[in-house]
Amino acid sequence: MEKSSVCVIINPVSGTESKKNIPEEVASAFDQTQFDVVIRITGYPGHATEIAKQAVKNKFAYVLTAGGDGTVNEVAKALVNTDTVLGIIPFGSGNGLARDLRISMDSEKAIQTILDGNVRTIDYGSANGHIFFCTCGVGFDAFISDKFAEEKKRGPLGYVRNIVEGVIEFRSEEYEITHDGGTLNERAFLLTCANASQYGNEVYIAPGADMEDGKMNVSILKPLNPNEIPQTTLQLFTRNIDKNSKMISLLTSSLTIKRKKSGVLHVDGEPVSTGKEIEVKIFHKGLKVFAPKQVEEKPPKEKENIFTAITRWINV
Ligand SMILES: Nc1ncnc2c1ncn2[C@@H]1O[C@H](COP(=O)(O)OP(=O)(O)OP(=O)(O)O)[C@@H](O)[C@H]1O
Repeated sequence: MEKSSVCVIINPVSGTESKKNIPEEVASAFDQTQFDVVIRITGYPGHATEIAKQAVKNKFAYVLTAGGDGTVNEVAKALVNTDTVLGIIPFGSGNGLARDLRISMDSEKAIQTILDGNVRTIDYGSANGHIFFCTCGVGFDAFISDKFAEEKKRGPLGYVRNIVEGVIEFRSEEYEITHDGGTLNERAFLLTCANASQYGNEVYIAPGADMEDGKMNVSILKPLNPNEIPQTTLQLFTRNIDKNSKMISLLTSSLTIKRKKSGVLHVDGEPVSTGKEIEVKIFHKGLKVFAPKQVEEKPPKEKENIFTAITRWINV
């Protein structure tokens, strides 16, 4: 029988954990009589896309990533609408797609999920041609992604520092938003288009999002008063943000955002500069990815102790 080829793409700068054992862990997990395993280390931003495109061209069966959402995005966009299956070994700061797919943060268990062979075919989105799998958006989250991109040290503490500084610096903007059901004009703190329900780190901006429904959940959070920040933060962690009185939630297959000036847009947490008008679309079931079988979600907790939520997040 012909062997299947597996390409493992490792981003050496993502997250904070060492990836030095990954080549050995993957090589020993795959039966060498059935699989040819090739290990590649990325050397610069965008390199993962080049490697993944080449792997698709060479008919690799699987492309595995050891990195965060930025690396997953770079790899997965080369795999959409092909037969090559993505495997995720989470090594990022947020790991939003892996968490939403219920992939373990433990590399050994994540590799086991790949070996178990359950494949899900999920939707993906495009914002002015930039492909995303988790979320894209404008406003505060895009502003933070731009600040975080400058950060030398990755990891959750860098995010926290940027968020605290960002709340003081950030100014909300007005948007004209056209969705499947009409048009609205809103000044918003943030406007997020969600294929997956979270940004990463179990921060849920669209708790009801389903990666296989052919639609995006749009979360428009109106500007907040300072006294509303603690409650809103807690609702993000406890999957209750859709109950916030400043939140407008939409479900749509396409969206046009118009704003007064061009600026930053984030795509899976990576900032890109774009124009005044942003076209966002969802493509149904375009990416094959290894993930555990879906289990029914527990309903969001109405009340979760803030201390529990914060300690859970610090320990993620
Ligand atoms: N050798 C490299 N040197 C510098 N940057 C790189 C290199 N290889 C990849 N990159 C870039 O590193 C960036 C960060 O990677 P990634 O998003 O995977 O990690 P993260 O930001 O820590 O995790 P997450 O996105 O889950 O929060 C990506 O934008 C990618 O393009």
